[in-house]
Amino acid sequence: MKILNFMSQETKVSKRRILLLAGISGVANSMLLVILNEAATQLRDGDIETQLFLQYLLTFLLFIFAQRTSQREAVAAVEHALQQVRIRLADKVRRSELRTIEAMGGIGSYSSLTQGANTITQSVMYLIVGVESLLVLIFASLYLLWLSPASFIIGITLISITITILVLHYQKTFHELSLAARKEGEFFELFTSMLQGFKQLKLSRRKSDAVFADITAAANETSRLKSHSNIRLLEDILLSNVAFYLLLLLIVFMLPTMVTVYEEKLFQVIATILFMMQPVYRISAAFPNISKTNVAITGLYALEEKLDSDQSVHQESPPLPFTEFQSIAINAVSFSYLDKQLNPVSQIGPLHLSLKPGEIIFITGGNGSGKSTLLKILAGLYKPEEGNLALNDTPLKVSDYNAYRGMFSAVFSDFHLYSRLYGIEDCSEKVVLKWLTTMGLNHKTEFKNGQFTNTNLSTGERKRLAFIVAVLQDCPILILDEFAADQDPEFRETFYKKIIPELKTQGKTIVAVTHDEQYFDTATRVISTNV
Ligand SMILES: Nc1ncnc2c1ncn2[C@@H]1O[C@H](COP(=O)(O)OP(=O)(O)OP(=O)(O)O)[C@@H](O)[C@H]1O
Repeated sequence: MKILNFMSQETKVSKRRILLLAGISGVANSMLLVILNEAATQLRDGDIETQLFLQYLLTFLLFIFAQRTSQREAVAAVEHALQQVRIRLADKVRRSELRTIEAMGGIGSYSSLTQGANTITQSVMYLIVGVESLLVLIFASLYLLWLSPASFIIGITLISITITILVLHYQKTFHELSLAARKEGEFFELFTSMLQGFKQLKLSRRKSDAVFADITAAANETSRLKSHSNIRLLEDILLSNVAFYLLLLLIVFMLPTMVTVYEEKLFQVIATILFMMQPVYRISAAFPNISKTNVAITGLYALEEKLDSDQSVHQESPPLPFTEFQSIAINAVSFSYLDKQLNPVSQIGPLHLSLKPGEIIFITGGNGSGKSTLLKILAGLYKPEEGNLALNDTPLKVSDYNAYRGMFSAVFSDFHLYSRLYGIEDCSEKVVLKWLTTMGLNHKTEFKNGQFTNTNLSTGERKRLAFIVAVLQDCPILILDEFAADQDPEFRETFYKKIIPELKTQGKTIVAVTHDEQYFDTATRVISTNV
């Protein structure tokens, strides 16, 4: 059972102890039935013995203690296991290569982290109750054997057939549920793309209808698969009901006509069979839930396997053996992007670039000519497949990359603006205010208690704020991808004529993709990616 392996793999909690406690609770539960039946017999013959009352009380306390402890420990263990997986996956995501994360796509790829985790949390209770119920069923069956071997044979035959059919159903349900989970993932991805492309859809009814048709198809298919598997689950419960009423029919109406000694124990037999109903319900409910958990755990580990296929996830990164750079060179670097299955597509290169401290390099070139890719290779975000990236004339080793990337701060075209200054929390409010004023944002936002008070700004203003964050990081090299493209002419003038020269004076090296030819004289060199 995957859930048990999951718990032992991810936590130190003893699954044996939890299962043993669940078992004790099941045995104690069955003992209550035996004691009650005995009490009923004693009552029929006279008074109930005090000893029997005390036995009932002690067994009841043991039952409550074992059930409560096993359930509490199981819930705590599974939550701890999920916490481990969440943290480990988040860590693997941040260690992954950019191209792996880009190829894996949006949040839909990570749905196993949210939906899957919820399923696992819920089903651990079903598992514990299922184990307890199994023990109740075994002990109640043995008690039935002692009461009436004929009822036991009929009962065990019917219950075995019922459970066999349930297990066979369980295989099919497992398959359907995994298909439904995949479809639901597609639905969430389409839903996310609808929100991301909201403006385009709002402008075009036809586009909106076409996207909506895709969303509807995914929702319909998810619903079909889910309702099919849920109906199968209901059928399972119905099947166990039918089996029990058939069992009672055989034992109450037919068996007494065949077995004479049987009549005096009929009451206990009926009580035992009624007592066995609930465990069979619970076992039949546990099966589908455990199958859902198997799907969820498989999904979680599949996500982790995908991340693990990226070697960088496992690499440690010692600090670089230098404090300042004298040169950086991209030497005939070729690189390929990946598709969703993480297979290489879109070959780029060979690319060349050399960089010295204090240089201001502008990169220009046509769309798709590789400007952004070049910036990302320079910053160590994409690793060369051929050629090399050399620092101070020494090609970088794979283990150098993490420390190497630390030399860069950047404003990429798809930057994300964190309102907190993560990683530079010690930055003084005075310095931030100076930059807010320089960038014309001091009336738009403030920096208080380690965060910007307002990040709901225009596109150009948000980019200016991202620039401030990049500058405050105080790295030797600043990378800018078409930073000025969204800025007004007045600010553009200030940016190229005042801000960039000021950063140069401070010793910064700047590599910027730009098409602003009128300011090319600000650069020490302009290079083109056009071939
Ligand atoms: N994530 C990706 N997956 C696959 N191919 C990609 C990806 N990103 C870029 N490419 C391809 O790599 C090539 C270079 O892209 P890049 O973004 O570096 O060009 P660019 O010069 O910056 O373009 P633009 O001026 O349009 O921003 C293009 O042919 C593009 O199709």
